[in-house]
Amino acid sequence: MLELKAQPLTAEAFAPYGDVIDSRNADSFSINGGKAQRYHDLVQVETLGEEARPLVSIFISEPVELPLELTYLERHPLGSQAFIPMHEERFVIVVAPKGETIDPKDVRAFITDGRQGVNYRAGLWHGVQSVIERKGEFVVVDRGGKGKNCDEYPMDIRVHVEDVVVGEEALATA
Ligand SMILES: NC(=O)N[C@@H](O)C(=O)O
Ligand code: NI
Repeated sequence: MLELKAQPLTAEAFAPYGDVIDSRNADSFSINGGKAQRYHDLVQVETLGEEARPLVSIFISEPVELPLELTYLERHPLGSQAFIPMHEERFVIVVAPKGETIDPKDVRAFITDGRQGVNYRAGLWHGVQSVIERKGEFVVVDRGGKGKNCDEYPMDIRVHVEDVVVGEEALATA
C-alpha cells in the first residue's frame, strides 16, 4: 500500500501535471461594459483522435471516506479532463506522470481549497474524482469521440487529508 499525505494544491506544484483553474491567480480583462471580468483561456483543452470533440458535463459525486483508498489510477490518452467545483467543494487529487508504467515514488496527492479546479493533461495518470466533506457538483470538460479513452493501472494507494470539515459544518465554511 502506498501511503500519501495530500499537500495543498498550488499552480506551481501542479504544473508538471496540468493546470489549476483559479480566478485568483489568472489574468483577466473587462467585458460587458465593465460589468464583468473575463478570465480567459485558462487551460489547454486537448481532444485527440477520430471524431474528437470537447464535452461539457456535470458530475454530482458522493463524498469519499477518508483516508482515501484507491485501487487504481486511470488515464485518458485522447484528451484532457477538467473538474471545476460549482459550490466551493474540496476534492483530493492523486496524479502520476505520463508513461506506460508508474513508479510509486512519482505519485503525488493534493487537496484543493474549494476555489480551485484542475485540468489534467491528456495521458496523465490520476485518481477518479474524489470530493470530500459533502456531496459535490462539478463541471467536467473532457473529450468525446471514437477510440478507447480510459486506461486503468492497478495500484493500492491510501491518501491522508488533514483539516477536514465534514457534513453541515462544511457547508457553513463554503
Ligand atoms: N469516468 C469519468 O468520466 N470520470 C473519470 O475519468 C474521473 O477522472 O473521475
Ligand atoms: Ni478521469
